[in-house]
Amino acid sequence: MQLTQFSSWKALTSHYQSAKHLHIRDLFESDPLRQTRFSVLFEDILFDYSKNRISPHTFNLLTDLAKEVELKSWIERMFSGDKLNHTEGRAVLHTALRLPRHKPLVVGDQNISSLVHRELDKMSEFCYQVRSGRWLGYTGKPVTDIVNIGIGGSDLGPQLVVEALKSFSDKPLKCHFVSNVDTMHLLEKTENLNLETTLFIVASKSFTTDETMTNAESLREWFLKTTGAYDSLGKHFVAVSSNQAKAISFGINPENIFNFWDWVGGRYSLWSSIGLSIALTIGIENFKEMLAGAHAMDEHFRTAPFEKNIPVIMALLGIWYNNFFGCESHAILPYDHQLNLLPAYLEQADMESNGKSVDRDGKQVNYSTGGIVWGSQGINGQHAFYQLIHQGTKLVPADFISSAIPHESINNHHNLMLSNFFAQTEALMKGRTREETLNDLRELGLTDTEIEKQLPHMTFEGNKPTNSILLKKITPRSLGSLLAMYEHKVFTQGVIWNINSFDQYGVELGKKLAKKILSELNDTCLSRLHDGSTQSLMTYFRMLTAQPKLNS
Ligand SMILES: O=P(O)(O)OC[C@H]1O[C@](O)(CO)[C@@H](O)[C@@H]1O
Repeated sequence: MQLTQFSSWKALTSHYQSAKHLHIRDLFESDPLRQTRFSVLFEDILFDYSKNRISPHTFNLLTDLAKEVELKSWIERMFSGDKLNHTEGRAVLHTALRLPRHKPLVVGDQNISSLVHRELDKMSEFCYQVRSGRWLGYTGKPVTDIVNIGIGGSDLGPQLVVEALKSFSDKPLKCHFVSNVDTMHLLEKTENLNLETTLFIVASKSFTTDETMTNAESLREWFLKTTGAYDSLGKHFVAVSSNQAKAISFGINPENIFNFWDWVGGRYSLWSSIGLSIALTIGIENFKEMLAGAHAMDEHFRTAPFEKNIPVIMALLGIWYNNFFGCESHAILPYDHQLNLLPAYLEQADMESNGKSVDRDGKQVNYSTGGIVWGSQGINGQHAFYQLIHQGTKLVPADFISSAIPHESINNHHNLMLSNFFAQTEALMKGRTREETLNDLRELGLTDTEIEKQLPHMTFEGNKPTNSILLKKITPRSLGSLLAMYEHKVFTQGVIWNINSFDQYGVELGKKLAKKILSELNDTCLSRLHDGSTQSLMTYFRMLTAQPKLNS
């Protein structure tokens, strides 16, 4: 049955006709308990979703939908290792990466948990060697710099976490991330490195991704040419991959290949050995704390009733705006410099997962699926794109995220930041009525004619939905919980939309074509197999880059 045929979906469709006229301001006025009703405290993370365009009745209908699609059983199937990624024939078990050692998970005849902990132990020993200064480079010096070479899930998650938690590092190890194949990026990230003390991690699940392999090969060439240390490559290059054979043929010592499994999707892999750069930077104990925070969120997701289940609620609200209000996008607005990379990370987590237009049976869906996730630091956004959220014609639901206790704060900086977080969500919700605007303008001493002219420009409709997510502090544990919370939101939406959130065939076509075009760009004659635009771009490119003839 298509989603639109479910009785809860039909009930939501008809409820929307009246609910779209509700104003959140009125809902607050009529219900003094609204904030308590519509908020959940998980450990010390407050998730407040009271500033949304929902009544208690809307909320009930939304949770009915979760029940009707049998979300509970899908959650169980994911956690127990069913092959939910049916197009690739794989289980979806990133949650197993966060299991404590004492909790077994048997899938088939394998205890997944012991596999995970064996690899974690290997990471642990390696971290100890590097962080204690016992791991020595080709001239006998300890490591000072780590370079993670990876892209997509092999870059965004580790980079986000290293940035967010670097104040937890007790060692002067610096971590750099090379992802873009653009030479400028590579040079910028490597210009001040001392090769004697640099450790490169080639992070690629497949070990075939062009950008990563090209960067890794160039860095290996640079290393060997500069140092001549052909026998010491293994001291400076390690790998994280599920493709052992490819990593070995690159020249990595098999002992220094950190493994993970096909049941860990790239965009869900920061919890696996793909997180090696994280563990090296903040220490394995902090890395394990992050896993513990994610595991706590896993348990919450698995056991909390839908009415108190944060990822489920986030997902349902997203569906409400996406499928009923027709919202195209969702903004992620961290008020915390440490979470600078969260929007970029969630773009991949969400859009690569739920950007699908056929359902699990391969049928074209007749409803909207994954939305456009975007955002940046809220405080900067206020001076850039918030205008559109406040007064534009698009409805943009947003998540505001911050922590109460900063790692560093000079004078009143953090309170200023937080006051803006709170003020913006209030302003977006309340807006400014005609009467309020009139009063404000009168106070400015304007004439009646001037006031009439200004009124429509300065009146704010409000009624803009936001979720507020307030952490006590950004710690390995709370960050682990936060990221797992978003992963489960994405999963829940995928279940409701009846799509496979765990493959990504959409990115393959471009990759394949790029390979073909690259060989043509390197070749002397161009094929004529492309469309007119692509053909002319390639011709113009070749003209611009052609070497001038010696006699011209
Ligand atoms: O880790 P790999 O295999 O290099 O892949 C990197 C990224 O490329 C993708 O396959 C998409 O191109 C992502 O899903 C993945 O995170």
